[in-house]
Amino acid sequence: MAAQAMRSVVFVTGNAKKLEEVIQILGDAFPYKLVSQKIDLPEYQGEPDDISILKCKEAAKQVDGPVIVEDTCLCFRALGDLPGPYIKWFLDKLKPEGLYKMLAGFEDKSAWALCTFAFCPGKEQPVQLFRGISEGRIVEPRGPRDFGWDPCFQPDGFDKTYAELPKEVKNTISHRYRALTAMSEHFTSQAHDNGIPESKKKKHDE
Ligand SMILES: O=c1nc[nH]c2c1ncn2[C@H]1C[C@H](O)[C@@H](COP(=O)(O)OP(=O)(O)OP(=O)(O)O)O1
Ligand SMILES: [Mg+2]
Repeated sequence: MAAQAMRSVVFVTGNAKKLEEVIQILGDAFPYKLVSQKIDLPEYQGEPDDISILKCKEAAKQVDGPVIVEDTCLCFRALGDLPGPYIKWFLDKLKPEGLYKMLAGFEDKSAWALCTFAFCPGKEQPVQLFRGISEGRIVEPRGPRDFGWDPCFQPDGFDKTYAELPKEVKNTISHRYRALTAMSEHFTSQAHDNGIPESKKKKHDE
């Protein structure tokens, strides 16, 4: 476990706010040392899983070592789950106000945020995915503007938008929190497994 704890993995992202949340959420609960590297990876098209796999493989190629990447989608039910992975461009051009207005002609304002973390141990290696979803709805923007579409996403069970909620609250209910929990649990149990001597493992199987 101690040796595992020293192993490092590079989190590749061009988004400082994402990195900030990942560090806050993970705390000490991750058995690898997280090192960040700012690279603007290509914005691939397609289904979320395929995008995350392509993104992670490209990061592993560029870093030439173990990497983690993350891709976030915001899906509007009334629009057949679009913008989905293309939310970055919609947000860029329309801002949170425009995202809200996109649903003006629809009664259904429900939306869900999907976060996919992808891990790849190195160049040409397979990619593992960990997903987290938060359900909510698209509202007229409220709250600080420091992170993306946070002002127009109100998670179910709350009367505040992600932007209005204290960071500590967002970081215990968010799509990113859920995906990171899945990834942490996976690596923590793997680290424990690896701590079991091979001889004991074999005995256990017999
Ligand atoms: O919790 C969030 N709350 C509000 N906005 C968010 C959140 N998470 C991502 N976002 C924004 C950033 C980007 O406009 C788009 C996702 O695109 P996405 O490609 O995943 O992010 P990015 O290009 O900024 O960073 P990266 O270099 O890791 O790909 O939604
Ligand atoms: Mg991106």
